[in-house]
Amino acid sequence: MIEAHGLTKRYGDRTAVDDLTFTVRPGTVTGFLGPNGAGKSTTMRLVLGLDRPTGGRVTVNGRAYRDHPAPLCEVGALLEARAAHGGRSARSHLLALARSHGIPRRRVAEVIDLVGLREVAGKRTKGFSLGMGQRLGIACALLGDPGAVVLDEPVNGLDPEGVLWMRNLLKGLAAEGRAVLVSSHLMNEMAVTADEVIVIGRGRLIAATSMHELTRPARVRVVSPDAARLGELLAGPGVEISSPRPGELEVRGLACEPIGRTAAAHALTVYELTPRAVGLEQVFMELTRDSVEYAGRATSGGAAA
Ligand SMILES: Nc1ncnc2c1ncn2[C@@H]1O[C@H](COP(=O)(O)OP(=O)(O)OP(=O)(O)O)[C@@H](O)[C@H]1O
Repeated sequence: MIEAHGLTKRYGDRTAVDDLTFTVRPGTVTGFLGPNGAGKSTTMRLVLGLDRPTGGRVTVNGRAYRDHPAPLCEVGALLEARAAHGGRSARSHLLALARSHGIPRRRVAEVIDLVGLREVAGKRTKGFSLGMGQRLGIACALLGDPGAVVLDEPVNGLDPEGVLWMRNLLKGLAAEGRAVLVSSHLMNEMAVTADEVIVIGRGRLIAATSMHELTRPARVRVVSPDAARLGELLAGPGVEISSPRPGELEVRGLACEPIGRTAAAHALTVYELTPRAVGLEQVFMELTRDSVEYAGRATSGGAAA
């Protein structure tokens, strides 16, 4: 479990992380999202004791990182690829790391197998592709069999097979009961990987909720020859109804069930009742609209002729 309370980090007059409070629970993949410069990497460095907070605190399994006698066994991290010395083999890099942390040798073989590097474990890492480097980074993160894992943009630059592998790995780590915190700018990937979502902008918390809650259907499309009458019956407090075309309604504020029940109660014919989920990308853009550092202009639709 990772818990942050009022976590704040200032660099001079720049506040990189601003009063963040969140929890990353065991058994979940928590996506850590925010525009460039939002403070994700800084937050992760604070979790890992690589930087000291200016205010607030963050704990892993109840203690600050530096208060754990064997932190590698509490939280594993992948902050940047190619952290290994290029002249060393993957195996010797892992063995050195294991030795310096009192981790048994057999765990090295285990993590090499886990990340699929067995065939190249004796090769120097400087010849590794980006994907192999990421796998080695993951092996290092998992060496101490930690209960929490922190990964900063692990999918960046991976080929489709590597992306799929990473997705299944993260889900597998959570299924084993680990707390997994993962940052990414790839919304489609996060949508299918993360159970929980933390969104930050300019260092501040914007949302902390489940993926399901964040992207749950916000509107229902109704196609009916009795659309106008149905619209009148559905109208009420908290319900927004528009009619993009005759015979069609867009309903916000009601789920499919009450719409279907109302139609049935008044013997109105319905051809289609479709919940329209909002994509994570769209939700993210709306949530962070005021938090982006460098906003470009739209390439279509808004340009003056
Ligand atoms: N060591 C530092 N000294 C000064 N400012 C810093 C330092 N580290 C980060 N910052 C600033 O803090 C803010 C947050 O940066 P951070 O790298 O944590 O954002 P991020 O969300 O990880 O961004 P990205 O998605 O681009 O990786 C940025 O404005 C950055 O310039």
